[in-house]
Amino acid sequence: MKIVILSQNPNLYSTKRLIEAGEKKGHTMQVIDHSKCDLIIEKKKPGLIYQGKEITDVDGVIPRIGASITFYGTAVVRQFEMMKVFSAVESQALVRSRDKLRSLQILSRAGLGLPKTVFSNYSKNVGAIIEKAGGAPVVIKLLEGTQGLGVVLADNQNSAESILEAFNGLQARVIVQEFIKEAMGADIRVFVVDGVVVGAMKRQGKEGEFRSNLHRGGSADIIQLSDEEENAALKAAKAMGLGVAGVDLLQSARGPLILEVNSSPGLEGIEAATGKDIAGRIIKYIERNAD
Ligand SMILES: Nc1ncnc2c1ncn2[C@@H]1O[C@H](COP(=O)(O)OP(=O)(O)OP(=O)(O)O)[C@@H](O)[C@H]1O
Ligand SMILES: [Mg+2]
Ligand SMILES: [Mg+2]
Repeated sequence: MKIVILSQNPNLYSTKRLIEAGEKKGHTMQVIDHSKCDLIIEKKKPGLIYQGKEITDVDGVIPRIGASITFYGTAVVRQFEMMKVFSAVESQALVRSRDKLRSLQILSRAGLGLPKTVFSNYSKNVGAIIEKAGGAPVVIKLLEGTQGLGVVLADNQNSAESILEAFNGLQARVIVQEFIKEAMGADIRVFVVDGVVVGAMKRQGKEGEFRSNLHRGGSADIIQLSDEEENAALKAAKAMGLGVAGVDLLQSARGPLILEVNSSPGLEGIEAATGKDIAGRIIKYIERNAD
């Protein structure tokens, strides 16, 4: 099979592992930088040009689209879909997953546990917004943040109000969320491929840090999920329509709460923590669907 990886950097761990896993199974792997593709749209003849050549006869595509290039990246994925190429992540699901607010609305409709969250259109009445989220301490998050940047813990009502006012003044869109204290600075990343959990790790923030992101200095260990956690993660991936998903959840007193569902989850942390060949599972998913 010919499998394309959409990635802006062939030297990233995830990209390299996918190439390796695909080649090991005898596939032809090609890395295409989606930011450098031209799309040709005409009646019933969608085409794609990369480095001056028309890309044809592709069987499957694995999108690894960075958050800063969601618009163009998803257009490229959509073009492959129009060319009848199977994508490990559907373009629609990718767009959906990039909007924290829309994602929470979808997860809520699916009946999943979530930290109580409030979103408002730069409301002047910041006190009331914080109250609606259950009162301080609250977590305030930039809608378009990633890797834990733009996620702030406000300990008390006063600081919560001034943080919210500051973001509002900058016209930065944020959500205000109930702080889940029992999580104790840890979260769980569940890697789902094709409706099956293929790996799970617990990430613990460094000393004195409530954010568990590995990019913020957190550490990861393999974890055995409870049935409830496993079911929540599978349901979340399904509700988002993602064939490949990194579901983040918090362990709370009222059970697992979904934080977010990532559509280009990194492979390095999860393969290191679990010792599993997760890249190989993604290739298998393509094989099963591409013909
Ligand atoms: N409501 C909350 N209660 C307790 N801890 C939280 C809460 N929200 C976030 N955290 C902690 O902060 C971390 C970062 O939050 P979140 O995942 O929402 O941000 P992000 O910037 O989108 O990160 P990512 O890189 O995973 O996309 C979480 O992994 C979790 O450890
Ligand atoms: Mg995120
Ligand atoms: Mg996260």
